[in-house]
Amino acid sequence: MADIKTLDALDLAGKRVFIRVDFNVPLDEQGRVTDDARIRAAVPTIAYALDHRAKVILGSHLGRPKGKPEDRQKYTLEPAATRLAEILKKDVTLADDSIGDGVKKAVKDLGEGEVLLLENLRFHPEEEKNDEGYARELASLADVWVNDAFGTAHRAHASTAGMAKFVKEKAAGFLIKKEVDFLGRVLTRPAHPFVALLGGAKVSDKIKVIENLLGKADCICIGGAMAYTFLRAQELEVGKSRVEEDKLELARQILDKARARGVEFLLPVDHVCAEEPKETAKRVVVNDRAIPPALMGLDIGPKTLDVYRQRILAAKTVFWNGPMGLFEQKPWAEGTFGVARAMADSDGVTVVGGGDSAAAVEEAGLVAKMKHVSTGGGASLEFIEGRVLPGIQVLEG
Ligand SMILES: Nc1ncnc2c1ncn2[C@@H]1O[C@H](COP(=O)(O)OP(=O)(O)OP(=O)(O)O)[C@@H](O)[C@H]1O
Ligand SMILES: O=C(O)[C@H](O)COP(=O)(O)O
Repeated sequence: MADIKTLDALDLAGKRVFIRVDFNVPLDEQGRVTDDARIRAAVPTIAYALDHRAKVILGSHLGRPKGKPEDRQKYTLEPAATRLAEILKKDVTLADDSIGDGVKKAVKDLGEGEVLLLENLRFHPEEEKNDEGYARELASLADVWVNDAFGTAHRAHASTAGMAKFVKEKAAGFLIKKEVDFLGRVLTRPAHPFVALLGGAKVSDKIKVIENLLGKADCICIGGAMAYTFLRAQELEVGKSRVEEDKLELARQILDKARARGVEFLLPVDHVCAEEPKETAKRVVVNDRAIPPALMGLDIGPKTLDVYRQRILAAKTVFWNGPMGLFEQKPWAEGTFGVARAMADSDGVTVVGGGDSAAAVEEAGLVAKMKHVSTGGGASLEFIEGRVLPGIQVLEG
């Protein structure tokens, strides 16, 4: 990110500063924020702008509203406004829309050091279409555009990319800078040994990540349901475990490539299984690489966890994305939390890709023990795939 400036390079005093944040946070039935990590992660940028006498306009999406009337209630940013106000200990005004006369007036009335949060940008379908007219209208509200929405940087939408060319000045926020620094370090100059742990449901979601990491990591440890596709590709029985039959050939190719490049590619050597994926099902530890016909693998076994833990502790760089098992249910969560604990015990550069693995680290109370926990799910994966993210690309030059 050498030629991308951050907002501290600009004079913000008295200016209308539009900060694109990612307040796409989980809510409970009562509409309360259940995980405010993304809101807290945006605070350094917001606080800096406020301290430097900016008039702060925040824009975000929440969920994927489809234009139904009830969506207004379900996807309002009100819970995020409430939480942000508690964190900042100051008023956060929620506009009733993101464009239009009411919003223009609210911006006109905004004083230095005050915050206005626009209503969910995706209430306008033009946002996701990266519509030029909508981008221009958003841009007309501001003098400066700051992108700090790392979680949405892989989307080329009006507020994440389109507006950039219609504002006088633009800059990255501190969160985007931190994300790009850590994830970039993993990709371009990892200290070796570099160990990557990849889990989650499907091989198909992680192919490009695996392929890119094959050229960089010394060791790749596989867990989660995708491990069974790899084991099956080696002609092992995996019982009733989830297998992507149409990806077996691809899994074989990945195994061959790893061998050819001398990358250690580790698969589970034992498993925690059950007859069905239920919390109440009988927990069976299978002390073998193969799984009997009546059982399905739901977590990596204790021996596997021990091997992965040793690799993590010996590494200087560790990147982890994707749970090691069906961790939402307690009987199958030990592998995922065990990996999180091993990373917490490591002295290396430990980076957790967003999504489920970040949620597990948060649940385990280990966030502070990691060097970096990404706020991006899809965005961090695309970054690690080696792709250029549109929301970051427009900040260049
Ligand atoms: N052995 C397994 N059997 C069934 N489900 C599993 C198994 N291992 C992992 N899962 C499930 O896979 C899901 C996570 O898969 P996914 O590929 O979406 O991971 P991710 O990349 O971390 O997610 P995100 O997209 O949120 O970043 C979790 O709900 C987890 O419970
Ligand atoms: O949660 C995310 O990954 C981002 O906020 C992007 O959301 P989206 O997948 O709905 O575009």
